[in-house]
Amino acid sequence: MRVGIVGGTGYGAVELMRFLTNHQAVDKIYLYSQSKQGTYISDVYPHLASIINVAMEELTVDHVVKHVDVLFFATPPAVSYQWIPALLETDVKIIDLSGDFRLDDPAVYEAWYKKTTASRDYLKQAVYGLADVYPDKIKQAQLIANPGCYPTATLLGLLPIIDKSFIDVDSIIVDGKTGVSGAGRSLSQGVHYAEMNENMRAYAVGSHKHTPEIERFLAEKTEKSIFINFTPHIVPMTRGILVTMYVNLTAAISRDTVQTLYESFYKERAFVRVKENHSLPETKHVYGSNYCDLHITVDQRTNRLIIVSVIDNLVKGASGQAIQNMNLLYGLNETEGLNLSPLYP
Ligand SMILES: NC(=O)C1=CN([C@@H]2O[C@H](COP(=O)(O)OP(=O)(O)OC[C@H]3O[C@@H](n4cnc5c(N)ncnc54)[C@H](OP(=O)(O)O)[C@@H]3O)[C@@H](O)[C@H]2O)C=CC1
Ligand SMILES: CC(=O)N[C@@H](CCC(=O)OP(=O)(O)O)C(=O)O
Repeated sequence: MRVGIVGGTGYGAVELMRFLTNHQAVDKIYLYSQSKQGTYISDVYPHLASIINVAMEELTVDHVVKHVDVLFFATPPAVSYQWIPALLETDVKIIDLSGDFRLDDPAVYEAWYKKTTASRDYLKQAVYGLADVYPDKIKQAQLIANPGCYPTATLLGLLPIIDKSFIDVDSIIVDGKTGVSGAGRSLSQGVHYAEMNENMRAYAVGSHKHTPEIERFLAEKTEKSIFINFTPHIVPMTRGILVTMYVNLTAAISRDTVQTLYESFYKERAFVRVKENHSLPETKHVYGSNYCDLHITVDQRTNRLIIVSVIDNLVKGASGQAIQNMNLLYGLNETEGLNLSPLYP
């Protein structure tokens, strides 16, 4: 299989390379770059010397059609939507790590991203790539909208129970924390060392662009509008996302019942681990891997369900899930190339 990656100098791209250079079905990797055409990737990322010896090129549809079977966009918002309509006219399969095709209404995208995306006609051609929930739809797709990092951790935590009668869907509070690599490689004042070291902060309170993405897929499963409070926080570490979700219960239910429900929902999913009560998830338990660890608490005192979900933002939250989706697209074992155990310590 011949793979292309757009946005070659970014964190999502280099994480794709980490896995794809170990993927049995991948014969060739092409790298497309806006800023470093002609430069060898190992000159930008010296750790890749002797691992991938590829010079970055200019992205053109002709080059992709001639050389690539599956193309990953690891670019910021409002880039892929400019290219994907033309690519949909070809046989190339596309996996977009950006948010451009995750929503089904361009007006909603513009309201939350403050940017432009494709028209509805194109948006509806995308399949949402939450690999551990929609594997069958993904297998048939040409264009996959890879989920955002927070939505991945949140939806894996909520989708097993969102349509159950014991849940008050109007009470959902999602509290997320992310490492700094979630902001990408480009520097900005809020994320450099002196600003982040010994510090943490909430951001985009009441306005984070992942809110409508989470609400869209919760609503799709319950067939009613759902509004959540989602508050992200950035913390002084490189990788990791920890999301804690609070949901009011409308009926008494035991932890064992809910645990069994989650275990059954994910019983075929190699990368989702539903933890025992004594084993609270930590981001180091999934560091550098494609796992999502989930934990359930039923708080009888407040009559609330409390769900903790951890992922590596660059792996299950981006490039690992993107490769899991590629595996599904090509009928491969979905764990192919992703079987690295978490990095510990
Ligand atoms: N970081 C994370 O944890 C996650 C990121 N994502 C999403 O994945 C995508 C990539 O993120 P990430 O790798 O972290 O970001 P980075 O900023 O690290 O990399 C993005 C790359 O895109 C290219 N690029 C930047 N601006 C433009 C432009 N105007 N036109 C074309 N290419 C451009 C650059 O590469 P070059 O100059 O080489 O082309 C840049 O290095 C983003 O949409 C992000 O929101 C999703 C989930 C998690
Ligand atoms: C620390 C930080 O800035 N994190 C980013 C995560 C962005 C991301 O994951 O991008 P997608 O929208 O493509 O999913 C944020 O909160 O916007």
